[in-house]
Amino acid sequence: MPSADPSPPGPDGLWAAPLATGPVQAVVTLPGSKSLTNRYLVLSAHAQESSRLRSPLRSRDTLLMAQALRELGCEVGGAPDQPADWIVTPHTLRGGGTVDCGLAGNVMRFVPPVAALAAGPVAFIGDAHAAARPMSVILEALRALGVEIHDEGRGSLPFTVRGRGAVRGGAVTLDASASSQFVSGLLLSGPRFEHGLTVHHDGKSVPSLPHIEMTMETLRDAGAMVDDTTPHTWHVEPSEINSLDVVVEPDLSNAAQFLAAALVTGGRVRIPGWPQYTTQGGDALRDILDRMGADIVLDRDGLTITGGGGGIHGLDIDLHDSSELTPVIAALCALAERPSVIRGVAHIRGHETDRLAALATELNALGGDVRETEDGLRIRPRPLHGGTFHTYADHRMVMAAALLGLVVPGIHVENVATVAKTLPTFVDLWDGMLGQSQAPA
Ligand SMILES: O=C(O)C1=C[C@@H](OP(=O)(O)O)[C@@H](O)[C@H](O)C1
Ligand SMILES: C=C(OP(=O)(O)O)C(=O)O
Repeated sequence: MPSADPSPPGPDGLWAAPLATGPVQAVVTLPGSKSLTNRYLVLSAHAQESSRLRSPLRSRDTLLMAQALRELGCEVGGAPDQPADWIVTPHTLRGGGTVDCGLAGNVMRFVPPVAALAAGPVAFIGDAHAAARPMSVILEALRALGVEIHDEGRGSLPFTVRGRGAVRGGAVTLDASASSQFVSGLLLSGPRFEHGLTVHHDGKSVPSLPHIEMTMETLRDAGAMVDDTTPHTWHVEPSEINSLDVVVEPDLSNAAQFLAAALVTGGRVRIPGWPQYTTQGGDALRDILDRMGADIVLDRDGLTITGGGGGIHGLDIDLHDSSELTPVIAALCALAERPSVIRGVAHIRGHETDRLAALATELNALGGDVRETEDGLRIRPRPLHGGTFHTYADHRMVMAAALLGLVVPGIHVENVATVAKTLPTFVDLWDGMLGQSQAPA
């Protein structure tokens, strides 16, 4: 059975990914969705009265969002009767502050349109690598909607939004092929623009479309009138935003490595609270893992995945709609019985790091045979060996490495703490999963 010893990083800062010595059998309860928590936070900042977010995710990306909104004058704090919940109390948006985006795509794309509604300048800064993430499209779109932005021609972080307390809004055409978050970020503040907002996409196809559906649905839930019946076009009427009282769904993208652990070890993993209906792109895991050979059951107890039987199937898959799953799926493909192709994810070169380059480099360093293509990866399974797995400040590289470590001895993960971007409790959950597997039946 797998070692249940807790596995903190060693003195060298490397985390020894625990090896599974038997099938994983576990129930893993996951914290809330990053994408939903951050949308609810932004909408709550635009509401007339206080909102309550039940079971929000508290991770680096959502704490940065909460702090960004505080900087703009909102109150965000634990509920007196249930400190795990967040109460968000909106106030007139104010400038004068600085928003630290860290490396959070949500913060750098969702908050500038909020800041544009504040009176006064708001400075946006971020981690060193944040400046490499695409931003110019949304900055140009905001300018076209009447917002003054100073970026010294960089088109990236750092920049300053000089809000005037109101935004004209109207129609804007942009190319969202580098990130769906350009569309979501504008739409989330669109109801507060004087003329509302119509965003028309003109370019190669938009990635991560379920995330735009999530944006439209959360706007609808907050009482906004939205319309997406015209292809590549999203419209939101000017309106007030209702306060929210919402339970945040578990983060389904963060489920990837736990579910994949069942497939890799021939075990069984259940995630309670898996929604029957959701706009989260991570729900695609049900189909992906089914195609890779898992047995999947979704019922009122949650989602249960059983591996075993026929091993791990290689596959040819387009992850355009659920691109944040790529690192963990790539690791799984490296452990499969036949080669795989991952397509449709050229834009993840602009995620936390160039994920295609990072995955190819790190998997090949362990003896893998991975080739970057223009829009994805070709992965030929080969016996892997241990080594240091570099993570490039990318939480999902940690998750991918942990999965490999279940069956490849000697994987040492650099900067495991970076996983706190979306799942600060990752190591405890991972150890807990292996610990449950050890418990007598
Ligand atoms: O709107 C969101 O919350 C997100 C949209 C997606 O971004 P991209 O469209 O840039 O892939 C996704 O990958 C990211 O993790 C979260
Ligand atoms: C791409 C991701 O994050 P971000 O919201 O920073 O874009 C991710 O979580 O995989």
